[in-house]
Amino acid sequence: MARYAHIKDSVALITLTNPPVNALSAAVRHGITESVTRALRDPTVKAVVLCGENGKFCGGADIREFAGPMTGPAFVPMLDDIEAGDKPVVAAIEGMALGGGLELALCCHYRIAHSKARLGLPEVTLGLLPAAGGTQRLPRLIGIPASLELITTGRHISAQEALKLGIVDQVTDKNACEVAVEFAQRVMDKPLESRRVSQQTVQCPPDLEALLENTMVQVKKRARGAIAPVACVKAVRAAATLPYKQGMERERDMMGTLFNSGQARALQYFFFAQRAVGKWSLPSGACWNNTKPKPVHRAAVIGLGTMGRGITVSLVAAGVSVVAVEVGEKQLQAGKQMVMAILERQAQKKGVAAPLDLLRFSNNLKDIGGVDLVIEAVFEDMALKKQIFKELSSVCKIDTLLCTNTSGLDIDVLASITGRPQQVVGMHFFAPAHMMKLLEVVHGRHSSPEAVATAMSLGKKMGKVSVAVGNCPGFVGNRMLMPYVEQANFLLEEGATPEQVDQALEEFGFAMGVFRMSDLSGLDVGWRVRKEAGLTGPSVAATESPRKRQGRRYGPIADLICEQGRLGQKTGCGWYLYDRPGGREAKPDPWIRRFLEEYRTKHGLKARAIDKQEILDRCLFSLINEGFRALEDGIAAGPEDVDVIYVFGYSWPRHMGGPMFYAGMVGLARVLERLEHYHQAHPDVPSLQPSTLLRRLVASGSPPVQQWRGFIKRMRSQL
Ligand SMILES: CCCCCCCC(=O)CC(=O)SCCNC(=O)CCNC(=O)[C@H](O)C(C)(C)COP(=O)(O)OP(=O)(O)OC[C@H]1O[C@@H](n2cnc3c(N)ncnc32)[C@H](O)[C@@H]1OP(=O)(O)O
Ligand SMILES: NC(=O)C1=CN([C@@H]2O[C@H](COP(=O)(O)OP(=O)(O)OC[C@H]3O[C@@H](n4cnc5c(N)ncnc54)[C@H](O)[C@@H]3O)[C@@H](O)[C@H]2O)C=CC1
Repeated sequence: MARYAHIKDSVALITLTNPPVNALSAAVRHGITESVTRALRDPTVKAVVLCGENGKFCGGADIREFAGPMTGPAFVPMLDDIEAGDKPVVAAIEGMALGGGLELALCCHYRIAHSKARLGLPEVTLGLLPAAGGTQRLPRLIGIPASLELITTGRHISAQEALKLGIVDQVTDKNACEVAVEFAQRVMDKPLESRRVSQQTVQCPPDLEALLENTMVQVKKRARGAIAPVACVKAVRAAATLPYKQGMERERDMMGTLFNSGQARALQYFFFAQRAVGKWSLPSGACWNNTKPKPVHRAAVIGLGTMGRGITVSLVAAGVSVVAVEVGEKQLQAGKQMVMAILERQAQKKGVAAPLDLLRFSNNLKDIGGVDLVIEAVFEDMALKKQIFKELSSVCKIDTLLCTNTSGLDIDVLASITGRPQQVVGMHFFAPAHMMKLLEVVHGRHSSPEAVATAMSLGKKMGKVSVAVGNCPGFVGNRMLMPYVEQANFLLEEGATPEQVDQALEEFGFAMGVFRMSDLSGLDVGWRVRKEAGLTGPSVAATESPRKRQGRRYGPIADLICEQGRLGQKTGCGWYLYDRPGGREAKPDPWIRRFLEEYRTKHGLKARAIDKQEILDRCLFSLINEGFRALEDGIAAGPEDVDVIYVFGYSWPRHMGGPMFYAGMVGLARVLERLEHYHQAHPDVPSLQPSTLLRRLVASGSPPVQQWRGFIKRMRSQL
């Protein structure tokens, strides 16, 4: 919808009205078309101002409409008519002008932005390109290099940057709409020829070809296999090399391909998934909109190792004052140095002073008495964590929230040590914690809704995407990782090499394959977990078969590698060889090849050729199967939660939507059939046995992922 008003005798004010972001739904496009026609026909109207209701210009096309048939006026002719009109149209940009919203502004003859407005063409993040002339008008307005960067990244920019680039004509701190009306009155008699962006010639840099090629290489590297960024580069090339009309045809053709692609569907699903996880709920019925978080002004972090350092940085960067506690002086100084260096680097980048006054370091747990919240990040050792939680409950004030960063230990056990189990939750960050966006907030049996709300809200304040999950070994992310890693290990036993498995996974779109990732995070992390779980180490009886544990197939290769002191990058070798301890460049290691051959011979295993499809099917489908189990158990609230965890925490390619969305895309029946096939071949691997939820979904005709929550709810209520 759009409201029309005739003001100041000669100006037509057209206001987009479609809360919350005035997206360009069919009704809004209809409203704009009608209002603009009316203004152009009315002889008393000399100029037009376009603005959005509630201080928001326009958030772009209505993404919800993409799933259905396109109705209402088409974008491109609507925008062309505005630009071609003989009366000046001024866009008054408050809040945001994104995607189709910015394209609407680009076809106006002038653009006035409020100083707090954000602008951008984020279509690429939805698997699309700006197909309402964005790829053709923006290069004409601001040149090729800046357009390429904005269109291929989808970055939102400030009004000030937009002014510098020449996207807007003026930035104001006042009401942009009022300023635009005054502006319109001043320009109403001026000629419009030079203001029609589509009529301008593109200024091409002399190194155009090199620039386009470099950008193409960069975008392919940034999102391996993603098709939208590639199309964006091609569309800008068309702007640089073809007349406007032909460029628009190229833009339209490529949009047609992208619009109907699985990648666009995946990315649009993911857009809403990210928003869905913020609307958490607990089995008790408590949820995001009926539970108030407590304010957190002062926090403590216990343990300044890999994780504690990043967590401290994130807290301080969010304006929370922190007491960081380490066990010994040497560890304290090492942690302190690292935290301060990161904070100073961050501040330098922003050109501000590092907020070091928010930081205190201590060797004494008694120094944290007054804090609102504690995050424990000591070694993954239950006995140590129990001892710390016991101390915490005696030194902290009665309402302090006690959180643990454990990767998968039982939150309820830790809660039971304290006198306040309702105030214990998991805050599971991902390494490096000051950079990774994901936070799993783990609710135990006794965690109060207020404790969950507080951790979720603190996560948001720290710039994280927080997902509420239930308590079980590994929670959601690491729980699903176990069968994935297990399959990768079995594949080595059966004849694959680490580089072969990694290559298949990296070609699929992961930033790193399972073995390269393991080398990066340290093989000892998993080794410690397996020892804690009694799968390896002195607790295993000598009579136990090395390839069997608790009646199931077990792959001991990773343990044997660790026993050789090969712990990954930090020791200069793991699954791969590095030029030095701490080296980053992974090279295939002949030692590993020999080791695998000897291992197979020792256990009477015959190596066979394993193709990429088998690697992907076994690794990905076993992970997905565990995702279904987490949904079935209520550990993950919905498929969106699983997908957001995997994209933000485990580098699952975003254009594949996340594992659960991917399962739907591949076809649930196919996932089920493959799991059944592999389970039949490996009956001693329980993680390959298809989950009940997967079976039921298939039996119900494989509903789309958006309907699974309702399905799971019904399934549970029938139990
Ligand atoms: C052949 C076909 C030819 C087609 C022609 C071309 C078509 C195009 O040109 C293509 C496009 O425009 S694609 C859309 C481009 N726009 C965007 O990507 C902006 C998306 N929105 C945002 O970034 C943030 O919501 C934003 C920054 C705007 C606001 O962030 P906040 O954090 O303040 O609020 P959110 O929680 O994100 O959002 C509030 C509610 O609004 C919903 N929403 C946001 N943008 C939407 C949009 N563009 N369409 C539909 N719904 C949208 C959002 O889902 C949320 O809803 P609830 O979760 O229900 O509250
Ligand atoms: N490294 C990773 O990728 C991730 C680790 N985690 C979890 O985070 C926790 C910490 O892991 P990392 O930082 O990797 O370990 P780390 O070994 O790098 O650091 C642990 C730190 O805790 C300190 N510490 C030990 N006892 C202490 C005590 N009584 N008081 C104060 N400090 C003490 C140690 O001196 C050490 O600096 C573990 O529970 C781990 O499972 C969670 C997510 C990812």
